[in-house]
Amino acid sequence: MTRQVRVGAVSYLNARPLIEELDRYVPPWQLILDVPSRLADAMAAGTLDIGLIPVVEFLRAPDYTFIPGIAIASRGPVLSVTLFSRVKWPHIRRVALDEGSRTSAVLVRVLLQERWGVEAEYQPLPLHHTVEDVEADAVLLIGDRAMHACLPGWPYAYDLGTEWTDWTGLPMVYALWAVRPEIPLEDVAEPFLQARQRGLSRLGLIAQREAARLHLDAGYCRRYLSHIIRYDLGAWELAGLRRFAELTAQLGLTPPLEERRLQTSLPALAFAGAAP
Ligand SMILES: C=C(O[C@@H]1C=C(C(=O)O)C=C[C@H]1O)C(=O)O
Repeated sequence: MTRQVRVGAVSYLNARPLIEELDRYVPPWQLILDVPSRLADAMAAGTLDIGLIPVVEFLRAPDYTFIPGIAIASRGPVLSVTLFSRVKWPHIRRVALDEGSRTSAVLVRVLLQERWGVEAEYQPLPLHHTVEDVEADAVLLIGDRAMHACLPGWPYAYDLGTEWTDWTGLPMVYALWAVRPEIPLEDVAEPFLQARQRGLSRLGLIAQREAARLHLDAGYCRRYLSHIIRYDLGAWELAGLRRFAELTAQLGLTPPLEERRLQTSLPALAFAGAAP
């Protein structure tokens, strides 16, 4: 491709290994960092060509393809998607949702309605608002904001990765590299996979540097990137994604997922992205 590819990536720590080495493999390109919800809006507006967007927005946009084999996912705890609550799950009635999120915002609804049978009211928590302003029973925080939060006045801190996997037995997929239909997937998939592999070989360096920037413990960041966040979209993650899509479609939050959307037309890459 000759024109500059506009790539949008999540500005949180968890995306770092996917973008760290991108400019080595994807010339010429322009990288924009933002919160997931704004990346999804930019993709929809056509101001981005490729975006690391909330998976629920991929489910809502029938013409996007995606880079096979890459995701931001967890198998069990995720540490950076937390529902802080003043009460236990069955008593939650009002929830404030981090405006940066789309997938986890929907995951809260899925868990409340389908697992706990709770019909709650939802309100946005704007990005610049602090949790002190929140009057709701529970508040969802994601990304770096969640990693910093302690919220001593909120007795419950539910890790939504744990909650999902305990309930379904499956991984949770939060985000993937969605590609707009004008961009030929065969031109861009390989460089993104190579950049992911190289990024994953530098987790120690990324953790050390980002810990200093974010004022987090370096060992904690290292464990988060090495053992908590999963960067592959293998058969098991796809099973988690299908289950999530079934539930969101059941609640009318996404259209039904057509299986062909998960099939890649790039056979050589289907294997490259398989789970270990
Ligand atoms: C695990 C995370 O995944 C993020 C959660 C997203 C969402 O809830 O919409 C979107 C992109 C991911 O980067 C996180 O940021 O903590």
